[in-house]
Amino acid sequence: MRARRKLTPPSAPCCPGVTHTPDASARRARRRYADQVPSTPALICSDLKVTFGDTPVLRGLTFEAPAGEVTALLGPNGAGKTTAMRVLTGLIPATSGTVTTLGMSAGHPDALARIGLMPQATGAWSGVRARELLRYLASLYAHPQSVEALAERIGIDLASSTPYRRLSGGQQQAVNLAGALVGRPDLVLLDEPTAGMDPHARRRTWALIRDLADAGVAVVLTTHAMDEAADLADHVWIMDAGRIAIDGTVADLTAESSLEDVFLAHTTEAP
Ligand SMILES: Nc1ncnc2c1ncn2[C@@H]1O[C@H](COP(=O)(O)OP(=O)(O)OP(=O)(O)O)[C@@H](O)[C@H]1O
Repeated sequence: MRARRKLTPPSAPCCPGVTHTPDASARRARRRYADQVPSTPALICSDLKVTFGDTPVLRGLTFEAPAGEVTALLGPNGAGKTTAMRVLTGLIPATSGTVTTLGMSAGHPDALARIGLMPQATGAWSGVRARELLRYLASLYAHPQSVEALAERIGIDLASSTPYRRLSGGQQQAVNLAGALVGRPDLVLLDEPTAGMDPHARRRTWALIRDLADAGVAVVLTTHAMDEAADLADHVWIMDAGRIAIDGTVADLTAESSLEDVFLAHTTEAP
C-alpha cells in the first residue's frame, strides 16, 4: 500500500521550547505549498537489492529524498536500513538496482564530498579526542564549518581530554553527528541520530536537523522513535524486510491512526 502523496499545507513549528530559525519550518511548508512543485530528489534509490551469502537483505528498495526536506526511513530491527545507508554511500555494493546521489551514482567521489554520513557506530575512532577528530575531519574538506561553532551548537566539549571510546553513548552520538556535518554536506544520512541522547540533546538535535533542511540540505534519517519521525519528517518511508511497505507525509499516514499503529500494521516483527 502506498499513501497518496500530497503537499503539506502550512502549519506552525511543532517543537515547542526549541530555539531554531523563527518560523522556518512554516516558511518552508508555505513555499512548497505555494509552488505546488515537489523538490528535485537529492537521493533516488531504485529497486535496490543486496544479498549477503544466500540471504536477501534489500529486496527491491525504492525511495527518494528531496533537497530541503527531512526524509525518515523507518523499519523493524533487521529490515535493512543500515545496509541501505551503506549502499547509498558506496561502502558496500548493491547486488542490483540503482542509486543516484546529488545527480551522481553511489560512491562517486564528487558526490561523496557533498554527503555527510552519521553511522550507528564508529569504533575506529576509539582513542581520539573529539577536538582532534573534528579538526581532522574538517581538514578533509575545502570549506568546512567552524569546528568550534559546530561543537557549541551540538553541545560537544572541545576542551575535554576524554577519548572517544570513554565518552557516554549520547556524547559519542553528538561527535558522530558533528563529524557528518563538518564538511557542509548537501545530503546528510543520519543512522539513528538521537539513539542514546537525553531529551535535551534530542531536542537540540531535532532543531539542528530542521535548520539543515530549512537551509536546503536533504536529510535522510533512520529512527525507531515514532515521535521523532512524526515531529521531524516531511516524508516517511516504512520498510519491511528489505523493501518499502508504505510511504507518505506524516499527515497522510496518520490521518486515521498513529504513526506507531501504521508501523505495526505494515511491518513484521523481527525474528
Ligand atoms: N555484512 C553483512 N553480512 C551478513 N549479513 C549482514 C551484513 N550486514 C548486515 N547483515 C544482515 O542484514 C540484516 C539487516 O541489517 P541492518 O543493519 O541493515 O538492519 P537495520 O534495519 O539497520 O536494523 P536495526 O534497526 O536493528 O539497526 C540483518 O539481518 C543483518 O544481520
